[in-house]
Amino acid sequence: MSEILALDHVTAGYGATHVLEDLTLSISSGERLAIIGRNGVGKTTTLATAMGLTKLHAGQIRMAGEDISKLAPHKRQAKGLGLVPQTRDIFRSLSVEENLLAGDTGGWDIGQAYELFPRLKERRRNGGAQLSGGEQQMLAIARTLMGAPDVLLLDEPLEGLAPVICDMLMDVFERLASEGRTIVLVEQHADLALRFAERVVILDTGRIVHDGAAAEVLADPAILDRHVGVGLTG
Ligand SMILES: Nc1ncnc2c1ncn2[C@@H]1O[C@H](COP(=O)(O)OP(=O)(O)OP(=O)(O)O)[C@@H](O)[C@H]1O
Repeated sequence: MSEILALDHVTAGYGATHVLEDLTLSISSGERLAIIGRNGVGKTTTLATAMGLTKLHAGQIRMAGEDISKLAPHKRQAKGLGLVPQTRDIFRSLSVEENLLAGDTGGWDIGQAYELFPRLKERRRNGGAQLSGGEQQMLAIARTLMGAPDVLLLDEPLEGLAPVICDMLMDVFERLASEGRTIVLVEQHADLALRFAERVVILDTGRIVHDGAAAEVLADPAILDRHVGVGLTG
């Protein structure tokens, strides 16, 4: 498979602070990658750096072979990168439909978003502030998909959601992946992430401490125990 997104010897952080240290990560087109690790090790920063939302101190970010290191986030979006932030960032005073139109860059039409999430269609005239946590997450994902990204970066999309919603969202991620999208999933629910992903990267203090097949980690939870300090649940 050909490389679609790469962080090449990247040192990045916030202001003068370094969070990622000489991190190199190459992601193939169509790959399902999980990034896991303890709190505060730099998972969000990795996605944010790919998207251009941090200070890049050294190294290069490439999308389909092109150096995008100096491009603003909206230009990276136009190149096919889409981030669903952990904070969801929906506009609480706008309706569901207005939120979706805010993500419209000429990629998806709104009908595709409603087909993927029928619940959003039912709620299309409701304000962002009236939505449940699960509905807000659906909206955040759908809004990013309106840009028709080739690479979807998902930052802890299951956080705080009921198991039934988590299962529904995992089904959506399966579908999006099966359609050929590259999916990078940062997730605290290591068990769900490992079942979804084919490859897993484990981070610790801004460095990659494990990079291999998800099946290998599922078969040997000691790897997780060693690097993340938790076993698998369920
Ligand atoms: N906007 C920011 N400004 C300064 N430091 C930040 C900022 N965001 C995160 N950090 C710091 O960067 C480090 C890595 O944080 P990051 O959010 O990338 O970790 P994470 O692995 O995603 O953690 P979590 O699982 O808690 O979301 C932490 O020490 C954090 O305090």
